[in-house]
Amino acid sequence: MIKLPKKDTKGMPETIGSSASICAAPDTNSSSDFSCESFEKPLYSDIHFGEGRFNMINVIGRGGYGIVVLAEDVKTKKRYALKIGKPGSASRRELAAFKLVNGTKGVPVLIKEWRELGCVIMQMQLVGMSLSEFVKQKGRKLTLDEGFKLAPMLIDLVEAVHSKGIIHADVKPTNFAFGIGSKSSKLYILDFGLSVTYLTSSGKHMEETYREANGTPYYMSANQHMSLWNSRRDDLESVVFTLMELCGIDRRWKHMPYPNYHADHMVYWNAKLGGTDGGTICQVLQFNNMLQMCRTLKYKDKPDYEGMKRLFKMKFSKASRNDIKPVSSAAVVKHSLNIWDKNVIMRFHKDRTEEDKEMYRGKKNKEESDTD
Ligand SMILES: Nc1ncnc2c1ncn2[C@@H]1O[C@H](COP(=O)(O)OP(=O)(O)OP(=O)(O)O)[C@@H](O)[C@H]1O
Repeated sequence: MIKLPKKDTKGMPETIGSSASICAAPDTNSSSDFSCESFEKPLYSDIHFGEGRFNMINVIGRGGYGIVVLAEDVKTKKRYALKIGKPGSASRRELAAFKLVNGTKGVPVLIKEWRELGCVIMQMQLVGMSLSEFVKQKGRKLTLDEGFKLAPMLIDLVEAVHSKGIIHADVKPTNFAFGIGSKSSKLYILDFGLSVTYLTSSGKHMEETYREANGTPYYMSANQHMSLWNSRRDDLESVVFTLMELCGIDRRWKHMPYPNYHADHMVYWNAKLGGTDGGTICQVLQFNNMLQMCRTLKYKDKPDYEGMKRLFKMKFSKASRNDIKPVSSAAVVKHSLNIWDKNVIMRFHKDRTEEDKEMYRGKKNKEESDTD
């Protein structure tokens, strides 16, 4: 199954695959045609967000697995991001991955997590503008010099995640974001919703195995289209595709239809290998070299992160010494969707699974019988 709840971010690629997985097979139970009409009262009113500890300010992100809201602690007035994951195993697995990488440099701090009505709520350090929003704000794609400055930062972040035994598995421009305030030139890596481990319980590298094609098609490595369980090389291949997108370098699969079936993935796979004409993927030497470095790696090989970063060490021309950082540190306000209203939560709950519905009903019945 390669179906997803649709995102309403027009023109943005969608994540495919049904769930995150830390070590188990992907979940196939994450979407349903459940309608909120069957609830006796709208569920948004049931979520208390930490028993009133927070004031909700805005929805700042919406993805396949839930919504992210900007919230203010009523006592301290500090602002946080609360990720509210749809009930189900995907959110639990995301949380498990997040806990493993928590405290790693470049990962927003996970402050607290709790559950309400089966939803996993994660209170995180607030970050700002994502790389794709950054490019939009500039009004142009990055220059190659800018891309080369950014590359080592992305490689460092991916390496930091790998150092915790985790493959990110969904590396793309929207999953990197700048910090806010004094941290506005610092880059963070977000969203462990599809993350998997590459280590066994004894700390050894897993053997090569297969899983459902998982990730965001434009940025997936060629191997991911072949349903090979991700390893470190795949995240780095996605870094190359991320950089190509940010620098406006055309990719031959950019206009291909969204892949739904194995055969579609084969078409992507072929394009990502260079196509039948044997053409190179990218004319920019540095990006092409990094791609080749990824592709010469065997499944279990540790990537040469330093060697990859060295590809981008070069003198930058004075004219393009624009810092790789947002012009406004109030970025987070800019990227708010400004749609924090009951409809957002209603839509969110529409996606609840039959299992969740049952769980909710069970809980309600129990509460009712307790009060009898
Ligand atoms: N800590 C944070 N601070 C500020 N904004 C955040 C934070 N975490 C996530 N976001 C915003 O919310 C968006 C969605 O978050 P995230 O990618 O974690 O959700 P998702 O449901 O897994 O999304 P997708 O389906 O796109 O993978 C991000 O693109 C980002 O804009």
